Amino acid sequence: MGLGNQSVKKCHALLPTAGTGSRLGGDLPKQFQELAGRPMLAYAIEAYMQSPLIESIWIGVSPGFIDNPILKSLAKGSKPIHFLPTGGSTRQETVRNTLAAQLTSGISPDDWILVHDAARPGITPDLIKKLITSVQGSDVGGLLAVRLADTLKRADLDLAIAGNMPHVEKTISREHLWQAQTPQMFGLKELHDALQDAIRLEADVTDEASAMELTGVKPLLIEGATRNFKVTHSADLDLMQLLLNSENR
Ligand SMILES: Nc1ccn([C@@H]2O[C@H](COP(=O)(O)OP(=O)(O)OP(=O)(O)O)[C@@H](O)[C@H]2O)c(=O)n1
Ligand SMILES: C[C@](O)(CO)[C@H](O)COP(=O)(O)O
Repeated sequence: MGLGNQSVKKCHALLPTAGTGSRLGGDLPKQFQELAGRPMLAYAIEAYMQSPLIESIWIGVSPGFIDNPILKSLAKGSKPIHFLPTGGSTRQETVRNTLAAQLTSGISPDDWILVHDAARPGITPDLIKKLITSVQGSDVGGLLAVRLADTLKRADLDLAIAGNMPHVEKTISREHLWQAQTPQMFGLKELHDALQDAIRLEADVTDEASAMELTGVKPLLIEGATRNFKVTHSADLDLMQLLLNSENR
């Protein structure tokens, strides 16, 4: 039988962009702050715009930010880009709300969605292509991740509590341990339903893969890259600035 009648699943990017960036601080949420001369969000948008396998780009922003002129300045490129007021009070709510909007917009519920943090400006078209080509033949989805290189220690105290001086409680084997990055790539309807359930059950899900894991799926781990780190603290911002300036991006 030929392949002619089989429908090809398309790929779309979804960027949750409704965080406040409280750990970084500043006048604007971090994804809109200037980084090497452009708003941080511009770098991820550009990488997806330059990815031939990506059909469209969907950005979930806080309702209060939807009319901000920064968004207009980022709405450039050769493929459809949609800014939606779908931001929620957690990352998972922002993603779930944006997936719900995609489902009602006419996108096929079987299409692939690549969820990518606006706070990971080091993503590149090559990494996006690597994830898509590795995952699209599977029926489980997958994510970029990096293997842990350092020795891991579990502390006996929480450093976040002022004055704490933690001791090593235990050294943990790093064998089989990976750090999750984004993009994380799953089927639109499957991911929407998994997140919906996780939110309803108040499950501790901090990424899309963990919501899918709760449904019994074992997502593929695809080797990402150190450069795709998440800008969380001011030291991350300084490092990312150096990297992007060195590339003249
Ligand atoms: N309610 C939220 C919270 C986070 N995010 C997005 O999720 C990504 C990863 O989250 P993180 O780095 O934790 O961002 P913030 O929540 O903004 O950071 P912080 O925890 O320091 O406030 C970011 O692109 C952020 O904008 C979101 O869309 N909606
Ligand atoms: C999705 C993520 O970037 C994978 O590492 C991460 O879990 C986001 O966590 P945060 O608590 O929202 O920073």
